[in-house]
Amino acid sequence: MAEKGVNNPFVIAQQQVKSACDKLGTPQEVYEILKNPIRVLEVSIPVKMDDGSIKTFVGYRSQHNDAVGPFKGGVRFHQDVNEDEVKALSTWMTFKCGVVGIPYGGGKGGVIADPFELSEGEMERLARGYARAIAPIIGEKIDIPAPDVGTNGQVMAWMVDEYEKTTGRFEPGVFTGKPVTYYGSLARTEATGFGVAIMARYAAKKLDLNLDGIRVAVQGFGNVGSYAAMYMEEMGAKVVAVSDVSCTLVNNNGLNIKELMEYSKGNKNKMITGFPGAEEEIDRNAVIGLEVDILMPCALENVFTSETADQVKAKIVSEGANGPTTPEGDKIMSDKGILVIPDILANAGGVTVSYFEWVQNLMRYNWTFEEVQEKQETSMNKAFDDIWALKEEHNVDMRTAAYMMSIKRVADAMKLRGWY
Ligand SMILES: NC(=O)C1=CN([C@@H]2O[C@H](COP(=O)(O)OP(=O)(O)OC[C@H]3O[C@@H](n4cnc5c(N)ncnc54)[C@H](O)[C@@H]3O)[C@@H](O)[C@H]2O)C=CC1
Ligand SMILES: O=C(O)CCC(=O)C(=O)O
Repeated sequence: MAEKGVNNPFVIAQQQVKSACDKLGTPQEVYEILKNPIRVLEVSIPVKMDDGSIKTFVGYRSQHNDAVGPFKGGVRFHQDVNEDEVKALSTWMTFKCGVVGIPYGGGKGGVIADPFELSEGEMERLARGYARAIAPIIGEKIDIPAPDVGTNGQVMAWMVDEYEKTTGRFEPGVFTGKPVTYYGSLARTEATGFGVAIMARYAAKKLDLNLDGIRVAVQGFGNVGSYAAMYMEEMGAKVVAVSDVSCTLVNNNGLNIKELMEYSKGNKNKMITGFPGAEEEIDRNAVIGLEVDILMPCALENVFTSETADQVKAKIVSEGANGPTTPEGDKIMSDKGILVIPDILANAGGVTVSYFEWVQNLMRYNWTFEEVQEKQETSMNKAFDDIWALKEEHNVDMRTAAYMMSIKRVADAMKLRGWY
């Protein structure tokens, strides 16, 4: 997560967009507009800490493009957040929404803060402070934030409350990923991990791999990783390794994921270390080189780089995290014949169900869990098929095909609006 220089995620995002624009042969104005976010707001958030002192936190909201619809994307609370990371994440959101064809542009927010260092009260005051600070540039039809690393439904609920108090308007759809009992949607919590799993299943079918007993490893055991692992287990796969910041857990007979979810919930800082159902605990970084069929990076950026991608032995990589693979990492894995399902497709389930939550909020109506998952699956399978067809037609990898499909949608909207 270097801010400048090697593996700067924003430079990588720009390279990805540029290379797909070149393949598509778009007019040069398209990349000229898409290479930078439309707006980046930096805010300073004073928070009263439990000891009575005031600490100021720095936050960002990057609004990349809204040609297709309101800006959309999560808010990350993490100690390594920086402006370039938020700009990259907002760029990826524009094209993720384009991949699944939902009427949104891309945005993303972040606050430089370690949530595990904050008490619940401090977390609430920080969340409210951030919502107040970005209130002038967000809104139910303008920019709709959601959870990302270090934030969750409770944080969204505080932010909605603060936004409504600040603006004096009732707008529950201004944030998504809310708790089900407070204008949230059924199946949103599970959505990103579910999507990562069903995309892996779809890819396995393409490669004629049977999921029964297939070996899976998952990096990261937060919202995305835990549900990705749970659904893979439900589909008959054996999740033989799971990692988080603390370690990698290995069990060659398959970890019991529901038990691990229960264990980590009750453990200090939600960590997996010490889980009694593992055969061994190894270094957290070892997860990427294990002998598995499917590997699911569900933590942070820059996991598969020029230095590490060669370790991967999996046949399929389903990217739950945003930006886990650098362009050099892509080249190495492609040369090895590994099928990489790119982040902007594999993890698009989160924003897809956020869209369904927003629609339900606007309609003041609720769909069932099954209805939501069925709609999500239909939408993601179609996106997979469309990208696969484009990949075959142009002889490119899935990431390039996904960007080509999405850039075309955004470029068409910009053209019709007269932006170029
Ligand atoms: N929450 C969502 O709906 C969506 C999240 N994403 C992406 O998925 C990724 C994970 O997000 P969440 O699960 O929401 O975050 P989270 O905060 O719930 O969990 C993050 C997990 O990653 C682990 N982790 C952090 N550094 C690690 C390292 N070096 N090695 C191994 N594990 C490490 C943490 O211990 C934790 O288990 C991020 O890249 C996020 O942007 C993408 C789409 C939607
Ligand atoms: O649910 C959303 O609106 C966005 C989730 C997100 O931040 C992401 O897909 O990276």
